[in-house]
Amino acid sequence: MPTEEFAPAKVNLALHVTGQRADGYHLLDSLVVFAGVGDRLTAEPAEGLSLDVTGPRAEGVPTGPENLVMRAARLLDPGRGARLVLDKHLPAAAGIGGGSSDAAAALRALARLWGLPLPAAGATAVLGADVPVCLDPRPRRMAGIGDVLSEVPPLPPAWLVLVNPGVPVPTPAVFRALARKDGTPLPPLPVCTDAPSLAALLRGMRNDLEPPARGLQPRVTEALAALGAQPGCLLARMSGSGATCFGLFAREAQAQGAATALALSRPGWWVRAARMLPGADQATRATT
Ligand SMILES: C[C@](O)(CO)[C@H](O)COP(=O)(O)OP(=O)(O)OC[C@H]1O[C@@H](n2ccc(N)nc2=O)[C@H](O)[C@@H]1O
Ligand SMILES: Nc1ncnc2c1ncn2[C@@H]1O[C@H](COP(=O)(O)OP(=O)(O)OP(=O)(O)O)[C@@H](O)[C@H]1O
Repeated sequence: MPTEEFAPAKVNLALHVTGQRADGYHLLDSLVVFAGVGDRLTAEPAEGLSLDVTGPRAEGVPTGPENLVMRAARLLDPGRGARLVLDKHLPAAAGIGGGSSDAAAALRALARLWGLPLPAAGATAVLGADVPVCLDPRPRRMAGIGDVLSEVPPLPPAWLVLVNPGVPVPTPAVFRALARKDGTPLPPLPVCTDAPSLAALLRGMRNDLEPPARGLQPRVTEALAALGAQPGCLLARMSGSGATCFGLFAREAQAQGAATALALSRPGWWVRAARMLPGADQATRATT
């Protein structure tokens, strides 16, 4: 029986850089959520380990042992086989954790297929700093280099419009261009009952990687301006190290309207409206 896992886009609603370790990695304090748009990973029993990459964003994604899905499989069990198919819908090197979310989905799918326990989140950081938070995709506060996770108060229902202006921004280059590495941590996170109060809270936070990314790639500034000009957009900000930016919306109709308008006016851009995925506790409440 094949097993399938959804690999949702990761969105950093806020990302403060609070320090730098001796090995060069940066210390972060970030509010991370996931969006209802992503890749799909299927795994079925097979003798050897193989990977096919399909889908609208497959071009340029490595298919060999360097793909994070293959590296995740080898981390879980260096000896076992499976036939893996990765259906790519997220742009790569885009600040929305595409490869990391794929790796986490592979760990979930293969743990089930092979009857193994999931590794501890911290142990998966060797695959990438975003993999631990993607292992159990729900709203989290992410600290350390990405390996220290904590719970956040319930977030309100909200919609995200994700916009990638079609230019890859390499994460190391953005960190290198960062002027100050001693930012303040996130303030305490209170309960927000609606999207406008979440936007107000986020306005008191920042993405410290946004200024260096804008310096390296002016299209980020263009994407932020285009999002911010959409009716109903409560906040526009860059995710991760860019270049994908998100707009926060209270209602689906506004988000869908903004996505349609942006896709029409910028045909080369990747634009998607998606629900901000709730935490497990909220999802349970919503279905009962
Ligand atoms: C910026 C974020 O997207 C925020 O969620 C992540 O921290 C990046 O996660 P990622 O893409 O999985 O990152 P990795 O593949 O582990 O690292 C890529 C490069 O980014 C830099 N890097 C990454 C994470 C971190 N905490 N400090 C860093 O300085 C390092 O130069 C590293 O070589
Ligand atoms: N499954 C995968 N999907 C996409 N890229 C992959 C994958 N595996 C390895 N890569 C390589 O990783 C690089 C980074 O891609 P990824 O989509 O993880 O972006 P990212 O911007 O680093 O994400 P973030 O910084 O938000 O974690 C790509 O340029 C690609 O060569």
